[in-house]
Amino acid sequence: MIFDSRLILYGLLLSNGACQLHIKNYCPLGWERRPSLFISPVQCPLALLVSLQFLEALEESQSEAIVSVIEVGVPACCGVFLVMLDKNETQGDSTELHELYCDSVKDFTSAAYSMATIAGLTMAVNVKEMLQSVTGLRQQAQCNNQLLASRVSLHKNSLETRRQPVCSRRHSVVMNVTTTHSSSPAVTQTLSEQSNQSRNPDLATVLVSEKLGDGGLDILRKVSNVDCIYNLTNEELCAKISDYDALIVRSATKVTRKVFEASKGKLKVVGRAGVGIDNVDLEAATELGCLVVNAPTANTVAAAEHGIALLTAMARNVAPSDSSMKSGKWERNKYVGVSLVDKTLAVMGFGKVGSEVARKAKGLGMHVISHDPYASADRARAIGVELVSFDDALARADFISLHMPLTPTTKKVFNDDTFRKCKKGVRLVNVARGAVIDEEALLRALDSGIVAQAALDVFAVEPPKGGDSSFALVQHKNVIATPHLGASTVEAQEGVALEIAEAVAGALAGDLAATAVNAPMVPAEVIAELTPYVVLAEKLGRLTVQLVSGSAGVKQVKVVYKSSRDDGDLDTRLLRARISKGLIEPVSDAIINLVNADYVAKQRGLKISEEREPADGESGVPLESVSVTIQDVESKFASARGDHSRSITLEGKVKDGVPHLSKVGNFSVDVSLDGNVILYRQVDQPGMIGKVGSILGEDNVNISFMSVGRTLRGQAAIVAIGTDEDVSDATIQKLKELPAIEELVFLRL
Ligand SMILES: NC(=O)C1=CN([C@@H]2O[C@H](COP(=O)(O)OP(=O)(O)OC[C@H]3O[C@@H](n4cnc5c(N)ncnc54)[C@H](O)[C@@H]3O)[C@@H](O)[C@H]2O)C=CC1
Ligand SMILES: O=C(O)C(=O)COP(=O)(O)O
Repeated sequence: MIFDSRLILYGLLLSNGACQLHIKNYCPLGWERRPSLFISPVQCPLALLVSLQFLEALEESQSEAIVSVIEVGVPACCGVFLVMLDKNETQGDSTELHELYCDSVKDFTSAAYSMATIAGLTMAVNVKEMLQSVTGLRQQAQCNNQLLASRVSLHKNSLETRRQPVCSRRHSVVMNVTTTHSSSPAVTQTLSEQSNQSRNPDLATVLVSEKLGDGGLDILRKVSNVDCIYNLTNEELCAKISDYDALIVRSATKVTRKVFEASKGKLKVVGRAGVGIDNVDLEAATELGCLVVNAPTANTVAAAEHGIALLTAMARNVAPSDSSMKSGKWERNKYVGVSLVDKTLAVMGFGKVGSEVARKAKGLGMHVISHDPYASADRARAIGVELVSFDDALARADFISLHMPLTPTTKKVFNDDTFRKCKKGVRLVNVARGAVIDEEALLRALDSGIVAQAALDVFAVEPPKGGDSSFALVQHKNVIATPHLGASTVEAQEGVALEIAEAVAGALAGDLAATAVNAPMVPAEVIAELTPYVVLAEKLGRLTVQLVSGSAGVKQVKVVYKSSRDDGDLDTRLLRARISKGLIEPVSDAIINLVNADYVAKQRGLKISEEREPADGESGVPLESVSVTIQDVESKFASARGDHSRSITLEGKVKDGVPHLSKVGNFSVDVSLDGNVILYRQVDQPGMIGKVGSILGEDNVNISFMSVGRTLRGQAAIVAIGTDEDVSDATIQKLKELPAIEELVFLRL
């Protein structure tokens, strides 16, 4: 073996199976993969010995050239290890080297997975930690790869690792590898019940209903109690869901309205570990205030690669000729294929997957056109793709590849009519969603020869059942089929798991997820800046609605934001949502959040209009004051009337980060909003404060704040008193009976 240049070696040893070593080393032409070494089972003990000696030799060399040695031992079953050497850091480009290390970690992981499968084990390798170990070390070489550099910040120990002797280093980077025997539903059930017993009651609970990569589970386990329970029927899911704050699904779990209703408000977030959210009832989620997040980017490449795999396999009859050979035949004439080069491919849906497929198809020499009503012409031009109308795409395509989401508009968009507009003998690939095709129509088109071949990864009914159109398609001689494998690569599933786990963990911690599907996305810095104001907004809503009397109902609310900021610099969605929450929650059993605030307000016929009032000068704060006016209602506290007799107005401000009530009707007050509030109007005369204070004292009520606002000396004054405790009805009555008090209300926050 050559040790005088950079070398990456990774391998897997099985005590009862083969041993495979992969080596890559740097040569003048760049990085080169050397032939893998296979060591037969009988030689395995020897291989183990050799490898261990190899590791020992590395340790003894104490060479700073060794980037890292990652060794994983699984008792009595198998061992996997990854060794990376870097003898000459000046050779080659550090970004390229960095990428190569990461590729090696990924290759190593797939090797480990496949070997583990041979040994009948399910193996979880913490790829993220490995990548971090590698990326952390690479940072020293001032790697400028943005993506990987950003991951470095997650890793705390790798730089220390390098300074330690290799011997201890080797142990300090031992990976978390766990083995479990392939889990039947019963096994998972038992595991989950065990985990239920050791739940931390202070943490949120997360139900993972389909297989999720271990990196994602690790993230979730740090912040929540995680139960992995697979293959639940919809009834079983409904029966369990009220125990969970979050649910993580892939495409098989149907998160229906029944599921949301059965959660009885407990479910706060649904994480879709993938792109398509057609299996989640978004309308029900929004109505019931449940956030839905997805993982929109991590499986793009996998889905595009699968699209290309199906395209080429279909054109060259790979699947049927393989079956034919397996049945002992040799049918060269039967499986003559068609060429791709110079053919026209119509990519329907030019989003992330579609544009990746287009890029790859151009590499195969195809002429690519695309139809997507929302795609940017510039982006298409940059890839060399012509954007065309739907009919034009159908008329010109030799191959059609589907990449649009399933929505009410795209459902069965490929039907008898559309197939009639296609060139006879067109070939169709679908890695989007089965239901964008009318499957009965496709069967007819295949039988008539309009569609020569179809390659399908997705079906209207998954898995297809005997008797349905999906099943008939799978059986058709001109169809090749895969069981929804588009996103199913080791790499994509690890990526998706990390992406969704971070989004769900963030949402559970109260962050607004960047990948929210049914809520406005508000940047983190905006949320941080507005936090005290959203608290104020909710409290103002809560107080104002308690002043309404009569049964007319609250229908019209006007909110005025006084701010020196331009319209574009003040995002009021959070504030409006919290005002709705404050207005609606005290008078109903609804639970309101950013997801459903506008929806619930609309359902209840509550119209919130927003106005801006310029504030003087450049105060630097986003808002000087917020006022909430309920219009067209009677008030139980006449002094809170605004400019119109049938309206109630309260205004608030944030002072030193704390929400304050600053105006009641036209009276200025100043009371911190951190407890309950007594508001009363009195004749402006001496001695009143003492009387009110002693009545509250008799009831053990502590006054936290007090403020008197009057229009003119000697005229009526409004007093606002903040109280830590609830105040009994009897005490309120005693206060009302004081002769100088003209009206009084007690408001709970
Ligand atoms: N088979 C599998 O395992 C996988 C399937 N998918 C499917 O692929 C779909 C696309 O994924 P991405 O590219 O990541 O989503 P994306 O949102 O980036 O792209 C979808 C594109 O479709 C376009 N579109 C919407 N309506 C259209 C219409 N009527 N006609 C033509 N184009 C239309 C949109 O403008 C958008 O550009 C997903 O919705 C999902 O259903 C995605 C990943 C894996
Ligand atoms: O991400 C998508 O839209 C997919 O279709 C992938 O589905 P899966 O997560 O593999 O069930």
